[in-house]
Amino acid sequence: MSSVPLELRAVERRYKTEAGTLAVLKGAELALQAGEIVALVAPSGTGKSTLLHLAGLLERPDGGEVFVEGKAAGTLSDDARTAIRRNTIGFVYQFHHLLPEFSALENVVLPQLAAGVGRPEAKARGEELLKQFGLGERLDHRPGKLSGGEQQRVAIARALANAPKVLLADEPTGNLDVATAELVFSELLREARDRGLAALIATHNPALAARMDRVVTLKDGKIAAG
Ligand SMILES: Nc1ncnc2c1ncn2[C@@H]1O[C@H](COP(=O)(O)OP(=O)(O)OP(=O)(O)O)[C@@H](O)[C@H]1O
Repeated sequence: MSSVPLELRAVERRYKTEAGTLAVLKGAELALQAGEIVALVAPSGTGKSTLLHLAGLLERPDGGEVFVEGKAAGTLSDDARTAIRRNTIGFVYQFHHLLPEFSALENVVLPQLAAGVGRPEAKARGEELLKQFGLGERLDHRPGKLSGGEQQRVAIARALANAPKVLLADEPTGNLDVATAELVFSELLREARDRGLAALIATHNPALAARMDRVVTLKDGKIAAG
């Protein structure tokens, strides 16, 4: 039986603030099956980004455990976590986070090189992905020369470059106008579905959330049905 792509068990996260300790996550539980696209809709400040960062192994929880493809990540070294993140998880942020001094193509090639893919193969795959997103004529453009929608498409292509099993997105179209957001979101959804990814996508947009398979929210530091 294949393992669950992503699972959070009793995950806790606390931040130290000047006012004391802020408990943001207090036992969050979530399992994403392959091919399941889940919307995370919750008010600002409830911990959506925190949850996504923990799920993406960018940070470590203060309690509980994150499992990626059935493997507990908590006891792994930073290097081992980086390898999982690189090979298994794709991350899309609200602001593209592309490297400004590199072309669109290089931004999609670099994570593949880091994962050990040879340059010719990485380049071919990068071109194919960017063409899929309608950016075949924009391969050599730097991010600053691209529109907001184009930048986000490159960011999505980059997230998919290493053929992840899990896609995590934090307000991936939150920075775009309504029409562009709709287009880019549709492409993101199509790619996630075509690839059978397990996806967790934070959004403030109820119409976009309704197009996913299931909606969850954060209530008092725990995941609840949305
Ligand atoms: N590094 C940190 N240090 C201290 N407090 C933090 C830190 N990161 C987040 N917080 C606090 O934790 C809470 C949750 O933040 P988080 O960014 O996860 O919320 P969010 O639901 O993603 O919000 P938004 O929708 O506004 O992006 C907030 O009160 C925030 O101020």
